[in-house]
Amino acid sequence: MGHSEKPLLRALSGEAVWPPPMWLMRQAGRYLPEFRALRDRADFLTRCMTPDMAVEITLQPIRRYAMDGAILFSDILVLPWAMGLSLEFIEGRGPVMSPVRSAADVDRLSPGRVAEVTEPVQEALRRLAVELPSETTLIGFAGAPFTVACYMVEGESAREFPTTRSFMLREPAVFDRLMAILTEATAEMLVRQIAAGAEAVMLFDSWAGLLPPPLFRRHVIEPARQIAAFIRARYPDVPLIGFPRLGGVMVAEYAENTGVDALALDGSADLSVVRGMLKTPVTLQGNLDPLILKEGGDAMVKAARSIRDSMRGHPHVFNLGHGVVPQTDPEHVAALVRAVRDV
Ligand SMILES: Cc1c2[nH]c(c1CCC(=O)O)Cc1[nH]c(c(CCC(=O)O)c1C)Cc1[nH]c(c(CCC(=O)O)c1C)Cc1[nH]c(c(C)c1CCC(=O)O)C2
Repeated sequence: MGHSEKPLLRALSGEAVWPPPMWLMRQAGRYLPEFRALRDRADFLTRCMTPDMAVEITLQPIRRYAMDGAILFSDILVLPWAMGLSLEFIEGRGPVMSPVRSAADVDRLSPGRVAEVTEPVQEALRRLAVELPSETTLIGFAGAPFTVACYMVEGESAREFPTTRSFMLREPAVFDRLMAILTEATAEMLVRQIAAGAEAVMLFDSWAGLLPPPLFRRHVIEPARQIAAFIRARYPDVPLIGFPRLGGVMVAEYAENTGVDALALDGSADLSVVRGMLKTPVTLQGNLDPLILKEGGDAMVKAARSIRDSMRGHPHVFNLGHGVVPQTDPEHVAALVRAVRDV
């Protein structure tokens, strides 16, 4: 299939495709028995940095469900790790990093090493570009600077990231410097992923919703605008999906002012309402609640169809509002795929 005929790429370039193309955040993950089997063989970072494993894990949900998009198996924290921060994924606790909390800590980062250290990621993309079915779109991604900074300053997962937000308010110059380093490194990393074969890229700003409007503009919209411009200057035809999670009414400003091609929405957003708020049309991606998928059944089919049907005639990519939860029955995902594709 030619590049421009892939359903997901058509939808991301603004076409209303029916039924909508679909893929799921965290579609490769612990809910799949074939993923858990590989998981016992190596730690998380090893799986990300070994092309054979990253390719295999990326392909697992494609084989099972023929999703329209294959998102590279990796993690948003590979970038700060590649800059020299220690990173460990601890069962039950999530990622743990050596925290960045001073100008000296920021100066110690090595953005110059990222290209070389992440070479296995590019290798995995090059292999996937060859191995994927011709109708499947290969998706690269990165964490947005604010969300990555949250993990770097906090040093671990948190619900409210209190240390990060205090640091941002108390040491704005140091925080800005960290954000500038991350913005540049993220843009360059996404361009490398595209050069290696990614046909669309997504920017995950999972914690965007923590910021009040002036800081949302400064630390969410502005970096995304710079990253989008950097990519567009080099690859004008590669779509960028922005995900300012829990951004509330600010998502309209995000869509208008960043230049992203598609806006991914979390489960709290009503797609029709957001569509009505937008002056420049962008493709909307989302947004079934992952817990509705976990429970499955008729209620899930109804909720998925309601989202799908509300976007009929408009550019839409069906997805969840956040990642598949590990307790999800793989059969529920199969039922979701049928619900979205049966017309
Ligand atoms: C905040 C964030 C992270 N990582 C990511 C985000 C943004 C999206 C979101 O908000 O969820 C993004 C991410 N993480 C992963 C992918 C791969 C592609 C995919 O299938 O979506 C993607 C796109 C794999 C992963 N990243 C992680 C796993 C689980 C590790 C394992 O089970 O071995 C996977 C499959 C680990 C991870 N990585 C991260 C956390 C907080 C955790 C621990 C929590 C958890 O386990 O779900 C950071």
